[in-house]
Amino acid sequence: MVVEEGSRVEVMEGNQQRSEVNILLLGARNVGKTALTVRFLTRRFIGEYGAIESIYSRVDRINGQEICINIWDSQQPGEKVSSISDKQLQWADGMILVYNICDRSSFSCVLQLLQLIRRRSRKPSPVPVVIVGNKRDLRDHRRVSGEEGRLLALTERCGFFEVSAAETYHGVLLVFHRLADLVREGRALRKSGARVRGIVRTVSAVFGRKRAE
Ligand SMILES: Nc1nc2c(ncn2[C@@H]2O[C@H](COP(=O)(O)OP(=O)(O)OP(=O)(O)O)[C@@H](O)[C@H]2O)c(=O)[nH]1
Repeated sequence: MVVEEGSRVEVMEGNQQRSEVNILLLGARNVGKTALTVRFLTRRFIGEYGAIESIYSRVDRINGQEICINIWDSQQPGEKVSSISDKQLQWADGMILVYNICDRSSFSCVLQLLQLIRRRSRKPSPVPVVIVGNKRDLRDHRRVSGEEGRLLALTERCGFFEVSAAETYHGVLLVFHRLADLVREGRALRKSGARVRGIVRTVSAVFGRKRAE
């Protein structure tokens, strides 16, 4: 098995390719980051989760391609959102920013996180982000409307979903798969952009030489 570091593509037996996508989950405390991660990994909702920050992996087939999704379920110490490390920012290919639809302050947290990510990211192109309003099953206690979430996502050029980790697996699956798709689309665009730039460089080098002769 060969692992190509830069593009994170594994060439497996039979020349099949498996790409890797690193997804970082961020959001205020108790919004359901672990619940979403566990739902995606096990299809189950357990209810209470230990406070262990970890990276988990799951291999899926999306649009016919095998893809290894690594998930970093971050822990927020207190209400502060300034605790994203450079390591996390560097590691992530895509991010899921979670808020609780019954908790306005967790929604404000998402905007702060977005600003923080844009300010501190050292990556050449913006990392795809999906905003998730969780705990949809508690709609009677809703404090953030779906329109507000959608508008924020639209203005910040992010994906958007409202889900309930407690109620359904399918909605959660869609979140992770959509983000994995966005990451792969971004990679494909960068790759074709680099190819075009290569051709332009070659053509200008040839014409430059001809003119000099
Ligand atoms: N009703 C309801 N409760 C949920 C849902 N998702 C998570 N919870 C509950 O919300 C609480 C917090 O969930 P966690 O997944 O631990 O939240 P977290 O964001 O990982 O929390 P921290 O690790 O402290 O940052 C738990 O009691 C969960 O059972 C949901 O969709 N609906």
